[in-house]
Amino acid sequence: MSSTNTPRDFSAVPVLDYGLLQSEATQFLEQLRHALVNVGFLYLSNHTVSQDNIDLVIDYIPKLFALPQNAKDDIKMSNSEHFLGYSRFGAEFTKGSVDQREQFDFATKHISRWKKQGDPEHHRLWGSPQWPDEKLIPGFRDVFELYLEQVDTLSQGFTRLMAEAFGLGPDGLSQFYDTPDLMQHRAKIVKYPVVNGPSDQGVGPHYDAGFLTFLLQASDHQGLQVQNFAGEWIDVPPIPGTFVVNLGKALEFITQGLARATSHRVLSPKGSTPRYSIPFFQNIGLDKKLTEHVLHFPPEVLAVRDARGKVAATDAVNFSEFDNEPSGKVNLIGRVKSHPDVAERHYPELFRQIFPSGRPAFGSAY
Ligand SMILES: O=C(O)CCC(=O)C(=O)O
Ligand SMILES: [Fe+2]
Repeated sequence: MSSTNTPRDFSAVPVLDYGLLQSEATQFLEQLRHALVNVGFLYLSNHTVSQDNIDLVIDYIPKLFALPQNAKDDIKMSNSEHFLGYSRFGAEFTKGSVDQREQFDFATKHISRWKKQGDPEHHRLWGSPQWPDEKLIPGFRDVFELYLEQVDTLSQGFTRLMAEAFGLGPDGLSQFYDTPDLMQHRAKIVKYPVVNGPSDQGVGPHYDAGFLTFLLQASDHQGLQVQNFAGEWIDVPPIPGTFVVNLGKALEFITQGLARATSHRVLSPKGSTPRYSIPFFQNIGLDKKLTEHVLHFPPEVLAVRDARGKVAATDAVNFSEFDNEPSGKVNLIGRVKSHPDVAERHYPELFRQIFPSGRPAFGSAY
C-alpha cells in the first residue's frame, strides 16, 4: 500500500519498501514523509538486516525463555546498574494495570564512560549487558550481538533518510548523536504468554520515549495495535520480512510535532502459544539536551503538518517532559520509575528523590 495519501484517520499502517531507495529515492522519501507526519508507524520491507540471522534469533527466543528460572534470575535486572537483564512476568504496570509479559533487556556493545562518583550519574546508565550462561544456550550471544549491530546500522541509515524527508539534508539530525563508540542502543526480548484472567493487557497504551523504535514481531500473532486520530485502535499484524518502525516522544518534540509519536499497545495472544517480539530502542547522545537544538524546516514540509491538523488526545499514559535535562538523565529517571528495585540498589539518592516514601509496589512501564 502506498502511504502517499494516508488519511488522517488511517485504517492501516503503510508499508515502505526500502528497496525503492535504489530506483525511486524521491518517491520513497515522499512516502516516508507522509508516514512520519500522518501515522507515526510504518512497516519497512526489503531492509538491510540479514534474514538468515533474524531466523536464528527467532529460533532462540523460546529457548531463552525456557531456561531454568534460576538461570534467568542469575541475570536479573537488579544486578545491573545499567538496568539490563531479566524481568519476571508481571513486574510492570501501565495505566494502572499489570503488563502481562516477561522480558530480557539487552543492549549494543558499549564501554561505560562512568568511572567514579562525581561523573554525571546518567553516564552510568549505559554499559555491558548481562548475557545468559553460554553453556545453557550456546551461540545465542553471538547471534543476538550481530542482530543488534545490524539493526543499529539500519537505524543510522534510516535516520539520515528521515532527515532528508524533513528537508534537513542527510546530516540534519546528526547533532543528536555522538560517534558510534559513545552510543548505546537497547533492545528487549519480550514474551506475551496466553493468559486466562479477565485482563488482556500485554502492555497498556503508551508512547515510546526516544526517537525511533525498530520492532521485530517474532511470532505469527496479532496483538499490536496503534491508535489513529479518531481514537480507534488499528491492528498492526506481523508481516514476515519487515520491521515495524515507530516514532517516540523525543522525536516529536524536536520536530515541533511534525513527526508523530503514536500511542500503541499490545493485547495478550489468543490461542495456545505465546507472542514474541523484540523492540530495539534507538538512543540519542547521553548529554544531548533537546531544548538546545532548534530545527528549521522548509515551508513545504511544514505545510504537510499543517494539512494534517492537530493531534487528538489518545489513551496513552506517559508523557515525558523534555526540558533542560540531558537525554541520559531523562532516560535514567524513566528507568528508576519503571524498575524501583534496581534503582534502590544502584542509585539510592535518586531513588529517595523520586520515591520519598519508599518503594512502590510496582514499577510503571512507561
Ligand atoms: O511487543 C510489541 O509488539 C510492542 C512493545 C512495545 O510497544 C514496547 O515495549 O514499547
Ligand atoms: Fe512501545
